[in-house]
Amino acid sequence: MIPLSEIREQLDEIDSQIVRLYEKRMELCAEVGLTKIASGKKVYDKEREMQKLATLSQMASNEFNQRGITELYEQLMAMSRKLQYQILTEHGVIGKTAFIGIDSLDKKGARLVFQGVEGAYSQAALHSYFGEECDSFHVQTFRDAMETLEDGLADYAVLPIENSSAGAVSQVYDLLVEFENHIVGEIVLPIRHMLAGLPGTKIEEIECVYSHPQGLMQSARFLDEHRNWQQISVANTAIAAQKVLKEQKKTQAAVCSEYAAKIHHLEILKEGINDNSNNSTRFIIVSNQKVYLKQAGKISICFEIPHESGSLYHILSHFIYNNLNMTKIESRPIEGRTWEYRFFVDFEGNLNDAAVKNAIRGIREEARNLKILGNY
Ligand SMILES: C=C(O[C@@H]1C=C(C(=O)O)C=C[C@H]1O)C(=O)O
Repeated sequence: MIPLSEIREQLDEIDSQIVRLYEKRMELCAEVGLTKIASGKKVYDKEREMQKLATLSQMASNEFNQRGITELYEQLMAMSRKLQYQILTEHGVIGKTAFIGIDSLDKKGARLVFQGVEGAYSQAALHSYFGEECDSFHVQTFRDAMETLEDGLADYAVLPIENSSAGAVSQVYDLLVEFENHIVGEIVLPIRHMLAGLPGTKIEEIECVYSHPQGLMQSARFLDEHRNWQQISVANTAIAAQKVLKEQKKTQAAVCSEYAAKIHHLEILKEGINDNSNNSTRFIIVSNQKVYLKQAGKISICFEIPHESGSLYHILSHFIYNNLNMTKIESRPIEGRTWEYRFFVDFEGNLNDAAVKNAIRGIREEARNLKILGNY
């Protein structure tokens, strides 16, 4: 048997050859990058990579090594592409981002829209971001808010995007893809739900409770104690309060904010019914302008990937390689394509950073339909 130290010596020799060859390969790839700048050809050539993987893996003598060679070359070629993206960025080849950097949001005289009615949590978020004296109006649905923006009837919309206990507001995610509106800010609001009914209502009388699905979800534990109550979703927590007032039935109650209960003349039957005492919702400020704040530190993007093993891993490698800190990932089914998903990723950075430009360039080439939702 060959002693371990001797085998290791041989391995060290092979590895130093591999390193030298790797560097030689990367030098050539850098040359390829320069030719691509001149020709305008894309960095990622999937067909060429597939051919290489097939040829090289066939050169290996058994199935185990064929798999190894495939994995190794997938990585090598991914590194080669990353180097080329860097070279493109260094040579000032500008990607398709086309966002305009601004120093601050133009809040003065802005027309603001939120979904729901007076007393909606979105209105509270809007007030805390733009101040109480702002010029705001409300629409019925999240889609209406997006359309209002797109039509130029409002400058900014304030929409909930995720809650600390119930998770993503999936409809808003989908609308960010559908509309050409962009996130320019965010604000987190503590959310405390009340059970509210007509004055004089006794909890025992209640048969039916209205709220936004998120309000019902966030109060699930309390509502579970009253299984005989029918839970009905409406478009907004404040709309629920308005409905209870309008229908004048003591068998009905709403899960809404203290303010919504007050302005719709309801009595608070039970305070703080949310499961989590730190319940909070993150709201986004959406604009119809493709702008970003020059000091912005967070980017939201979305992209689609083929339904293939390893495809998400390869896309996420662009964050790791460029040293970017990912703060959130969500997925949503793609309409009409069963079991295919669109991913939403938030990460730290500014569109002006070279690392961000490199990562975005790579993801744009290697995923489908990359959309930058905003830098804020
Ligand atoms: C180097 C190239 O760019 C990319 C990287 C490849 C590689 O490392 O072999 C192959 C194809 C391209 O996706 C090239 O186009 O040849």
